[in-house]
Amino acid sequence: MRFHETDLKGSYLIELDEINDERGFFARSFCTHEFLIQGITFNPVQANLSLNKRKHTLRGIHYQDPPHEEAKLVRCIRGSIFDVIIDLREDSPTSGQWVGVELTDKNRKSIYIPKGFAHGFLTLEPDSEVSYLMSDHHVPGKGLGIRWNDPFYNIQWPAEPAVISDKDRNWPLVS
Ligand SMILES: Cc1cn([C@H]2C[C@H](O)[C@@H](COP(=O)(O)OP(=O)(O)O[C@H]3O[C@H](C)C(=O)[C@H](O)[C@H]3O)O2)c(=O)[nH]c1=O
Repeated sequence: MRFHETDLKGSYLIELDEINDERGFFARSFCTHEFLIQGITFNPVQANLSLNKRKHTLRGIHYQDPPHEEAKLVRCIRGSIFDVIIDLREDSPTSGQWVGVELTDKNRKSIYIPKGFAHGFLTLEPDSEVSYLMSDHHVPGKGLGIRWNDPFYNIQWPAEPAVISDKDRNWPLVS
């Protein structure tokens, strides 16, 4: 695994070290030890999957306040997504800033999102599937959200959402 810290300290874009042979390749997609070497303690307890049937489906932008914050490792295992993280850590020099990365089933990149961040994505093709490793068990009713087009964050999405849940469409704007 090759870790590349993003401009938002503590978040990493991760590339696979593919071991190729005539059959194809083998690669380690996650390892607590390799994370520890990067200084990251990440011991996932839950894995999630979302299927997004239509192109330009937007999910998010979600976060949870303490004590229900979640760290997550996100990967697109089919299709492609524009994945966005926002630094919500009040003591961070990049608080309020966002980063967007393309995760696809071809680049096989993943993004590690530490606690204190919001996360959302826009699919770039139909039938895109997203796989998550989560640091904590889901606690219903504790999800909070940021509206995808809130001018406060001014996220530059590649397209408008064609599909978005009513919940995600109506998150409050930062006043
Ligand atoms: C997140 C979650 C949801 N659910 C149930 C709750 C609903 O009945 C159903 C769909 O939930 P929701 O509409 O919140 O799913 P997403 O919009 O994909 O939420 C995710 O989208 C953004 C991009 C994320 O980063 C989070 O992982 C997560 O918030 O699954 C569960 O049972 N367990 C879970 O961990």
